[in-house]
Amino acid sequence: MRLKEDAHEARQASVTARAIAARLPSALARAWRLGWRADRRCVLVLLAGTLVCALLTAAALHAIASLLAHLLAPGDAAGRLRDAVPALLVVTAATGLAYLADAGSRLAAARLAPQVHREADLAVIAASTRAELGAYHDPGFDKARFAATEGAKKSGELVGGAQGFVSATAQLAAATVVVASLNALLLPVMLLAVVPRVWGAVRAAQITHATAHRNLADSRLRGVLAQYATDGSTAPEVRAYTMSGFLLDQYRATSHRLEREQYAGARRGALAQGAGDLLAAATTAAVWAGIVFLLVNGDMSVAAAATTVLAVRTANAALTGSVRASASLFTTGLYVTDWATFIDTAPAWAMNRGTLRAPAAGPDLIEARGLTFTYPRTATPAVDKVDLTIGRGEVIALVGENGSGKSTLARLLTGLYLPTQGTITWDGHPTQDLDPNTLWQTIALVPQDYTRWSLTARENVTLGRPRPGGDRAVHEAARHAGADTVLAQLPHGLNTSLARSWWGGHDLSGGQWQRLAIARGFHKDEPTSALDARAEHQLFTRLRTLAHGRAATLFITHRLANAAVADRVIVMHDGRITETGTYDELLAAEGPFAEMKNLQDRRADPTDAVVGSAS
Ligand SMILES: Nc1ncnc2c1ncn2[C@@H]1O[C@H](COP(=O)(O)OP(=O)(O)OP(=O)(O)O)[C@@H](O)[C@H]1O
Repeated sequence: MRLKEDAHEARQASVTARAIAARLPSALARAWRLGWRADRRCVLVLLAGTLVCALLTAAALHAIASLLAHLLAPGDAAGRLRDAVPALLVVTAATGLAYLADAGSRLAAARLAPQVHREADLAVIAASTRAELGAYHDPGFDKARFAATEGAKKSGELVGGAQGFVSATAQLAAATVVVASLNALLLPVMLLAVVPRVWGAVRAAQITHATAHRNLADSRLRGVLAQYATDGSTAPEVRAYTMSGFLLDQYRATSHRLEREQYAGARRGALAQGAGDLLAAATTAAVWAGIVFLLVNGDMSVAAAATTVLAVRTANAALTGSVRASASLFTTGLYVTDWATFIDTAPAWAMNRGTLRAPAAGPDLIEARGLTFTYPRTATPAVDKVDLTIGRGEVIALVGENGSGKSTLARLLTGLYLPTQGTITWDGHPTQDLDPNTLWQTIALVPQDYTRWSLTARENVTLGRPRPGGDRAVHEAARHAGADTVLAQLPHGLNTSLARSWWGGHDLSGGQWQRLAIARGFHKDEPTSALDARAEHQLFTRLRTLAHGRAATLFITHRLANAAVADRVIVMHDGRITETGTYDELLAAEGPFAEMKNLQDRRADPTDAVVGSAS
């Protein structure tokens, strides 16, 4: 089994070093802004600590030069030692304080990193919640969001990387100044060592990132296989279909492929890094040779030579640190660039709707004209030129075979999707022009694939929007949905956590979860619900009474007998309305609805039961 690498990943993997380097400053600037927004004091402490540390390093090196000059000067030993004491004190104080300043800036970076991660994550969450629901059907959006979430995780590391880079570079600058003041000739050769090392490290980082991107599909597949094999939700099927052997084999095969690719990437990276280091070693050797040459020719004193050796060593250590930090910054920057790309492009998927307030009590009239909706990257419309008028208080049953467009139509009528063609209006206003928040406040939705929120029972009904009646309203909604018996058996009542896989969480059966999901619909003031197709007949009867005098109620049902409680039944086929009328009218017409109903009466609903057989 192998998932095909898609165009997005292939594009990411083939990004050139130059293109990435060009985007890096803007990613860094963004991280800086995130840090500034998260904790200014920390940013200032980090910068101040780093700069002070660099200045103190330079001061210590200068003091070492003076110390050596005093110690190596002609004269008696006691006098030379006495003269050297002030420089010695400066060296000790500067070195100690430099360590303190460095520790301070590291601490600030450690404090800032999680805050930057939080801000980056919040930016992704905010951009996602601002997106049109339709964006979730665009694979481009989902991929970009996934990459951005990974990038947000790395954004914290960017702070540590940036701190290390600035610190090492500042120390390098300090050592460079000292070397330049002792002998300017050594400077260009010493700086030459930077180039091959940086090239090697950056090339290695690019190879690692490209390898990771190329193998994204396999990495995901491996994760999914492990989850299938171990997750509680798949455990019954894994056992019943004796799938564990198959899953383990697939896991091993995918892992072997991944490991081979990763090793090949690591080998190429190590070669690039090694080549860079080798060149750097050659230039460093040239520096040592230069010092010896100057010393032998008498162009440099022993004290100056000794200080130069120290400065070059300090510069080399700083250089190594700086190269390592820039390589890690580069790698992290690649991921943070994915984050920045999503934040930049997310507005294209954002909701672009009007500000007109939707009627607080829901619309009196919903009208669809030529209503069409085509999912991204699909050829045929899911809802095709539908004309429909729904009045206040009407109860509508949407029926039709799987994939006929019922859910899509319900989402269009409730303003969750906007039409790709045609119009849908609420009291004459296109849903596009209505403020989405005021619009959705008037609808209640019980989708077929409702969420089992890992929250308390109360929050599972209120979804964070308690009604003035408080818990009374929750119990009332539960009673209407037939979920009162579910609540009654919970060990801590409404406070019971339904986070089933967490400690102290309480699990419910599928049917009990369904009732809670329906209670959510009743908990909202004006239920215009797209109700789950397999809810109980009793529930539909209650729905009928509740819907009276309120905004329209729309429910999707596969059990056609439930449609009897509706004022009107709408039959869909291939995105179009093929039949409409009251339940009795449709049965009498002996058309497709009557045919489906007869078929259903003759056989049990296959989705209703799981039958076990033993032989
Ligand atoms: N995210 C999507 N991307 C592409 N096509 C989709 C997507 N969701 C649904 N479709 C397609 O749109 C059509 C209508 O789907 P819809 O979910 O509205 O049908 P439905 O009548 O509610 O089906 P069911 O009774 O099985 O729930 C189907 O052909 C389906 O394959």
